[in-house]
Amino acid sequence: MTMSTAQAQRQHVQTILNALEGPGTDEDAVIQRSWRRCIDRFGLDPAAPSPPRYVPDRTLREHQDQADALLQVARAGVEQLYRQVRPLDYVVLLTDARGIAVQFLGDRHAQREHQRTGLYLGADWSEEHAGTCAVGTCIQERVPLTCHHSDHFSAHHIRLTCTAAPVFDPHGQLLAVLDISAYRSPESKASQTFALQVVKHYARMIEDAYFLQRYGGRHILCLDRSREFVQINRRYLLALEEDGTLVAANTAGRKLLRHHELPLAGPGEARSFRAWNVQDLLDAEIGEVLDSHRYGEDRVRAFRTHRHHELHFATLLEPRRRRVARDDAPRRDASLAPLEALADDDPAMRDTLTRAARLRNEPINLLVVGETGTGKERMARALHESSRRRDKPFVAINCAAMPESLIESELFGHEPGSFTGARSKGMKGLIAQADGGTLFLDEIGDMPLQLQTRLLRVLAEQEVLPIGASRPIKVDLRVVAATHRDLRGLIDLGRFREDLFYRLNGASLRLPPLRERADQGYLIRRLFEELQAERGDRRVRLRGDAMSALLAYPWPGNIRELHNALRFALATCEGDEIVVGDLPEECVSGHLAHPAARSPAAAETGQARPGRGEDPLEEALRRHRWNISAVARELGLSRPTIYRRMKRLGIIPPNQQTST
Ligand SMILES: Nc1ncnc2c1ncn2[C@@H]1O[C@H](COP(=O)(O)OP(=O)(O)OP(=O)(O)O)[C@@H](O)[C@H]1O
Repeated sequence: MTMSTAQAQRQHVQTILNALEGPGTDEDAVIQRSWRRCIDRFGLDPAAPSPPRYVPDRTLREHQDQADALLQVARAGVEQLYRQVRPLDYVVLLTDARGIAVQFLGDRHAQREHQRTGLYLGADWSEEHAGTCAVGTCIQERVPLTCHHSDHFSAHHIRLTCTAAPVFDPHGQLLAVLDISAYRSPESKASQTFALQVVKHYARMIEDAYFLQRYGGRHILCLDRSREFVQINRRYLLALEEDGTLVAANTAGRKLLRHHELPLAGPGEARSFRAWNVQDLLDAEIGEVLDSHRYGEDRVRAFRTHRHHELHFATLLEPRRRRVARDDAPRRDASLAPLEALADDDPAMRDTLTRAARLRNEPINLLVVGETGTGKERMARALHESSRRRDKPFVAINCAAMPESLIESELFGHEPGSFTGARSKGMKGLIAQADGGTLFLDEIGDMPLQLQTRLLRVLAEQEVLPIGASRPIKVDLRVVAATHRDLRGLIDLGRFREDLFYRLNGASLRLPPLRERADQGYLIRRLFEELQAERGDRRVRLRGDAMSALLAYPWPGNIRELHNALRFALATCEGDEIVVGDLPEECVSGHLAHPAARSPAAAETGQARPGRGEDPLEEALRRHRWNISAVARELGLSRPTIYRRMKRLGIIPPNQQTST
């Protein structure tokens, strides 16, 4: 017969008391020390009920703010770890050095259970409150450990298995704790051996990513005992000044220094690094260490250590140069700025932009292809603004949006009184208006066949014949056409003229979907700045958790959808920062889908926080007299999104409120 939970808990309390009274058992020394601390220092009682403690909303935000730099760097690692352990029903927590969970990844369908057990955002896992547990005990002992079932001090937690590893900053101060936890696991603690290795591995990766980010401006010497692995493993990292003075080291690097009798002061170790030079460690001249030209063809160089004559292999990461143009750098062509602003460092965009820069003044028409919302019109404008035509008009026409009956006269213009309904004065068509400049034809695949024929003539002859006119007008045009359709497919179906296709496609420029772009962070920051400038208010900040959620979303609607999401968040956020909970729900994908800055109770019931002022969404609704479509249009969102958000914020239209 299996033991009931109550029996198990009673037995657990007895075990702890026996262990602490007796001469010591074969229990884990780390766990035993922790049990003793729980009783002697923190005055905890193993039998007392100890539900998880959550810090209030505001406090959680403060903790997240302080951990912001780390959260940004750790994001990819934490998510990768979660993907690895999710099939085994683990959740991932990242806590700060005080034990407050500042990031959480878990199955959102089990949210209630997560919250009940304390495996959730905002939970306080310090030993002082939670008793012996992986995070709290890791903070006290500064070592990776598993706290399995009845290792936990509190009987409340004995179903859990938790494994945690510390993340240290480059001076050896504890920065954070990485933890994976599960409710269901085999009885034996040995079942978690592999979990411990995985968590240690990711904690080290996060720590090293943080190190490289923080000391990217210095020389970083990477050492390893293996020549083959030094580039991959980068086990020991040392940040150095130009003269070889040691500035910082990762955890393994600090161990290496101690091992070579270059001691560092105390657990904090701050500033003591500078007492040492890399020459105290390696038997080499500074020039040999810091001049990468002296490294081998494989970019590796072997050194012996002074003290123990150990052979180490080194690679050198040179300081990141600042992006400002240096005097000796070749002068950049300022007219390229509009194109360059479209992307940061994305390989596909780099190719497209190099091509665009080369073609911007060529006398050929261009076809811009890409999914909807990828910025095709933006690209066309940037081409225009970086070309010699920039002082002439840029005329944009959406071939899909214009009614077929109007498109002909809009494009070609007409003579006075040339057809019923025509303006008596006549009208200059859009094509003629673009004379000397750029004509942008969006959704070219939607242009009716008959107009395609006329457009072809315009392009071939470089002249336009207004409706009802007898003589054509000469035009000097550069046409940039855009489409998200497969024009060749349309040609096969007989819906697009092949000769027009060749006329338009002097060269094509492909825009990658947003989800594939490596410069998403840049785009988010840039759009955000543009929107703030538009609003004339630059106070609002985009917090790290919101940024992480935006980076994790696949953006089926591409940059347009991102633009709308940011606009929505800016219009509806409370206070002067945007957090995950301010983003439209559909953008907050999978495991990140919880309003980060809310107390779990409020998040659970979906209720608005008491005591807040009127929500900006509510304000917009009032302004539009509860016309959902109008509000949706203003905020650039779908109606279902507005309804969902109203529901979440507990906003009820007046006609649906029941009077009490
Ligand atoms: N590189 C960029 N930087 C900043 N904003 C951009 C960029 N590219 C596009 N945008 C913004 O994204 C939105 C969509 O861009 P755009 O209209 O150019 O896309 P599109 O591909 O032409 O869309 P569609 O296929 O629907 O016509 C616009 O609000 C635009 O301002």
